[in-house]
Amino acid sequence: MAMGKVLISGRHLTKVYGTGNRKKAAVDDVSFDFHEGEIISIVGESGSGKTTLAKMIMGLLKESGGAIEYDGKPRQMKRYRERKAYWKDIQAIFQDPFSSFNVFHRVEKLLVDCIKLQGLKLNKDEEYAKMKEACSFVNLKFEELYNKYPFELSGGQMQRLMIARIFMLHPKVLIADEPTSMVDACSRSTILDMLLKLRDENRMTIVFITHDVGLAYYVSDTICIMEHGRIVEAGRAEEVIHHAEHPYTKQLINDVPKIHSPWVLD
Ligand SMILES: Nc1ncnc2c1ncn2[C@@H]1O[C@H](COP(=O)(O)OP(=O)(O)OP(=O)(O)O)[C@@H](O)[C@H]1O
Repeated sequence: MAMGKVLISGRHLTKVYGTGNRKKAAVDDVSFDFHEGEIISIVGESGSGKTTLAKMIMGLLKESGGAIEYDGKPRQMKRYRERKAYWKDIQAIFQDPFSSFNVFHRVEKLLVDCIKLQGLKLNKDEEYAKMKEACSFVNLKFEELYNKYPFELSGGQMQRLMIARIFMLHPKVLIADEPTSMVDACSRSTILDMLLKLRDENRMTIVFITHDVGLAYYVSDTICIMEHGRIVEAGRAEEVIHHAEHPYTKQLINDVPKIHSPWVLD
């Protein structure tokens, strides 16, 4: 898949938590260029700084140092109007889909809210058609979800519903923070395939955050390996996996012994 222009870039991004001798750089001098229609995986162990970096890109955490450019211009987040415009273009899905939804709202309200967020004025039939289309994008039957509350759905259905919302909202950038952590292996590959579809059909830029280098290899164009707040290795997924240079990358790959070879059952 051909990538487009650089959409979002970070230069020397740093985030320091705490003060005095409890100061700790959770993200330490990180730079990147993410392109239109590119899936980038940020891979690292727990505590390596992935979520902190994601939150800075989202604009939910203020960077201690460095800068972010969006669409060729310095990102502006001071005014409400600027934040609103940025968050129209950049959306996130998180590990626990149940924490992202209002449990007192039925599924159709969650989807209608996406239509409202886009400022579309649709009649009931058009709304219904749009919700149906979004559900079928993620292989869900809207009729089966209608009138249901989030707690009546399985973890896998909820994860897919989150992706249906992304399909409706059409952001330019999606930050997916461990979006498959709550589902079984089968639903996991379905969700990864949906991310690939969002990239291919909508030219979305997707930042996929994971501790699993195998998943990253499956889904990414580009892999960035993070250790102790720094990107220690980055490049085309093939290159990083098959010609890893940094010892930490090699260690992560060795923890997935079957990544290079076909599975053989004893
Ligand atoms: N609000 C905070 N205050 C202080 N320290 C924090 C805060 N949030 C994160 N940290 C620390 O920053 C470091 C990076 O955390 P972060 O959540 O970004 O890592 P991560 O790679 O996303 O981990 P995980 O995979 O477990 O989510 C960790 O050492 C963490 O303890």
